[in-house]
Amino acid sequence: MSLLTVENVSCYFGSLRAVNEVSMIIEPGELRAVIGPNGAGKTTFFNLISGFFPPTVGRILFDGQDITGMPPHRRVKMGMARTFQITEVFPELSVRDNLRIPVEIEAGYRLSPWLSRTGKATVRGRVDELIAMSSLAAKDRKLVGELSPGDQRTVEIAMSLALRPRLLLLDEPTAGMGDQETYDITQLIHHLHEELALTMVIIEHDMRVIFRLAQHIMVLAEGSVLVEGTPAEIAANENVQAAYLGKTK
Ligand SMILES: Nc1ncnc2c1ncn2[C@@H]1O[C@H](COP(=O)(O)OP(=O)(O)OP(=O)(O)O)[C@@H](O)[C@H]1O
Repeated sequence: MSLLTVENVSCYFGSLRAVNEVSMIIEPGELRAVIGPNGAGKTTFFNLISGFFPPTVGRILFDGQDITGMPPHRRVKMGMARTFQITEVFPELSVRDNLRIPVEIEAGYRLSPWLSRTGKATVRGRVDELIAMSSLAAKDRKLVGELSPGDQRTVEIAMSLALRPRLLLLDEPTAGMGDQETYDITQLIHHLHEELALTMVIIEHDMRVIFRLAQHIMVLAEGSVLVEGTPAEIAANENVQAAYLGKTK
């Protein structure tokens, strides 16, 4: 059974069709990219999947269950996590403390007034695991606000992993990054996909990132699917070149 099925969803803002009859099926373990020029509807499409807006028309199934009208926090509980174009971390807290928050939430400890010694050890162990997984060991005591944008993004991704997602939605994970940071984030995503078989959908502008990571790409333009295919098919498609590739770096 597919993990995510998006059936013919549309989202209208007044007369604007931000997303227009888009369908997508994601199998477990897949890494799918969504690309398209500015204003193509990519973020709106993510907002529909993660429940920030309901679709005007259409249906969304997660693990076979209809989640079309389900609020975001319940989707998170079902195993859907998301990162944003603008990194969402707590800059005044250390890397460890940023990670501890979702770890405690996932373990159900967040509402407890105090944690037992075993509980503390469990949380510490999971935080250690996430730090190792995302190669943050050398920076784990630093305040997140003092880290580079790439490291802050890494912390954000590690925070979403703390929730043990079955589907991770990444909205432009390398936005605003330099070359080295873009490479590092790409390697991290590649590693998560290969080692953990984590299912991901990724919106990305940087074609180097897309071509390194995705086996299958969906191109949106003006809210509709322009074309779908392998990186080689997308690179060779004249409509894509006209609508998108010609306009990017
Ligand atoms: N809440 C909203 N209310 C009204 N219009 C919106 C809203 N959100 C998005 N739009 C419009 O919907 C269209 C699609 O926007 P969206 O942000 O989804 O595109 P995008 O492909 O993610 O663009 P970018 O690459 O610039 O992030 C745009 O014309 C945008 O102005």
